Amino acid sequence: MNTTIVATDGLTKVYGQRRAVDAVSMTVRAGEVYGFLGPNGAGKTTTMRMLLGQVRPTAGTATVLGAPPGTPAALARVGALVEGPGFYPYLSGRENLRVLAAYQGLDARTADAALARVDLAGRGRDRFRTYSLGMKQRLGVAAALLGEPDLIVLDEPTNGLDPAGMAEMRDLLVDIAAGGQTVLLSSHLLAEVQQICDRVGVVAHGRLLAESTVADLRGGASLRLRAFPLEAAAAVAARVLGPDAVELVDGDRGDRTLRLTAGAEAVPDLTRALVAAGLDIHEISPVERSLEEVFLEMTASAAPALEVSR
Ligand SMILES: Nc1ncnc2c1ncn2[C@@H]1O[C@H](COP(=O)(O)OP(=O)(O)OP(=O)(O)O)[C@@H](O)[C@H]1O
Repeated sequence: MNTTIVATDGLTKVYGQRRAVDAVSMTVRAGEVYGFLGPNGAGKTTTMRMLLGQVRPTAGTATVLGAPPGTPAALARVGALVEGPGFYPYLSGRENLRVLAAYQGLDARTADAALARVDLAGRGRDRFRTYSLGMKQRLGVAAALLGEPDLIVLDEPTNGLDPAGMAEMRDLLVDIAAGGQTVLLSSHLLAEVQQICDRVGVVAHGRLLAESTVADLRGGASLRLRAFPLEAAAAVAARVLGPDAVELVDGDRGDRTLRLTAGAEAVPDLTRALVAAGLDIHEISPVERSLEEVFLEMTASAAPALEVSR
């Protein structure tokens, strides 16, 4: 599970004065769904294009499946969907895939296998232009799956999809990774993809701000405790959880609450101790920060990309 599929070191792309990608060092491991997350213009597409050998880096290096990007050895094992495939609207989904398969020197049957994989076998003979956006995106994934590549690179695969389409796409990507293939996807929809990514790289202004599991990024578990009197509750919580686990914070209702560094498993002991001390408990609840909140915090402190000095 820890084999490295993609590794970059200081990968940089400069367009004129703009550092579209700024010294990105990332690692994608075998069999994971890796989310490359960031707002529009963060440099996600440019990075992916560098990994596919479509854009030449200004500086830094990248290795894809053990080979330099864009070499036949790397390309043969990578399937990609970057900024929409060019499908023929008047051909069926199946015919479109067959064209792509032939172009790659693959057997026509691989097209049918890919169609089935994305759950489009039943609509494979319909013309592409009659497909819903969700079906078009899935056909794009099918195109990336042709030839059973080890790495699948997808640029914004959930873009423009409605909630049902997004859910289908998520299931499909999880299914692909469960089959042993590695998925590298980009998205600006943090809430949508945090559910399926094993690890994420957070990018803004061309820089990789963090790379880790979603759980680690969101921070450890914590509890919110509202009780009366609060000082007495703080003392009890410190006794049960340790003094470092208790922090007095301003609550969202203008009151003060305690933030406790502890998971839900601590709630029974804590409740018993608070009740035994004769305190009024108003709330004990788990606090989960969304990836979106974490991201906003990170990007608020990240300065915009530096201009290139001449
Ligand atoms: N060929 C190019 N020439 C000049 N500037 C470019 C080129 N390609 C990208 N850029 C710039 O580089 C920056 C990063 O673009 P990129 O498309 O990689 O971002 P992104 O994170 O994929 O965003 P989006 O989701 O909007 O595509 C942007 O400011 C963009 O305008």
